Amino acid sequence: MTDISQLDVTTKSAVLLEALPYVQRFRDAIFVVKYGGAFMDDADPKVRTRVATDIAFLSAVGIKVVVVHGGGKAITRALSEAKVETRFEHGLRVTDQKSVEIVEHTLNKVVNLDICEILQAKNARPLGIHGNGILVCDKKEVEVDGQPVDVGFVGETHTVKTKIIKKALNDGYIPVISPIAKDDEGQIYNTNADAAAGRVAAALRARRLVYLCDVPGLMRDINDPESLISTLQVDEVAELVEKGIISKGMIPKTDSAVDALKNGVHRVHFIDGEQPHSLLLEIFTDKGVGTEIVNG
Ligand SMILES: Nc1ncnc2c1ncn2[C@@H]1O[C@H](COP(=O)(O)OP(=O)(O)O)[C@@H](O)[C@H]1O
Ligand SMILES: CC(=O)N[C@@H](CCC(=O)OP(=O)(O)O)C(=O)O
Repeated sequence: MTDISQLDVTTKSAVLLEALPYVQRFRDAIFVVKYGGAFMDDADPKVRTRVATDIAFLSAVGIKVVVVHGGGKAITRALSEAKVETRFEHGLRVTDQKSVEIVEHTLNKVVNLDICEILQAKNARPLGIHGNGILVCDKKEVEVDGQPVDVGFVGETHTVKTKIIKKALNDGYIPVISPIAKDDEGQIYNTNADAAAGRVAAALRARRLVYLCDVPGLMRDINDPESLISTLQVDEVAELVEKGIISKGMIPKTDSAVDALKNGVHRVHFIDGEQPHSLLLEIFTDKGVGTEIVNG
């Protein structure tokens, strides 16, 4: 990292001033940040701390930040320790009754607390919310090659109870939500964290939905960071999927992004969670660092 004391005062003031219109524009705006995925588990604690610092910064300048976290790798580790086999269909973890108990424990009692602690250490005010208290789902129907596949207790959120989230935001907290949902009968379901973040953002009509990824953003060639797509129209996404340019783990993210944009979210960003302070750079600078998908 650059030593700030080495920068001349003109540069320092220019950096602060570039942020001014964004700080003014985003005061009281709702931002949903999907915190997690592969980078959160692999990365050394410094990466997680940096992301937490950025979230604390957004909150301190008056942005209403909501965090939806993942934890896929932590779940895989917990299942393996419990000697429970696990597999994915169509990017979703096939989740039986025994697995769903371990998934719930890992997300609600381990990962959620961990993220709250990191935010607290940065003097932010997190409020851990178990997703099953606010996300209402149906069992997810999945087809692979035209054939129905039973993925077990995997839910598709249809309703987000926003009252608790809005109250927390108005009281100055950062809601930190785990991707666990409940159906109308009270059964607990595992749910994809990217999809949960999209649904929460749509329900809140968020100004921004930010996905932290393990890549610089959407790229035309995933092996070439130079091919980063800076801005994309929502209608252009389907063609990139059809051509195979967007593939694998990026598909649920872009699906959720398109769904969120069509349901009231203003803009969606994909940024590299490991790039130092990518969140601040994307939000508070003119050029940004990742990919933004805009609504026409
Ligand atoms: N066009 C694309 N641009 C960037 N990444 C892509 C693209 N298509 C597929 N990917 C893949 O999607 C991955 C991100 O999805 P995934 O690994 O599921 O994320 P998470 O970090 O949430 O677990 C990237 O690491 C990359 O390999
Ligand atoms: C149904 C389903 O697949 N749920 C995910 C929930 C966690 C998640 O999505 O975490 P990441 O964002 O870290 O991948 C899982 O069990 O892994």
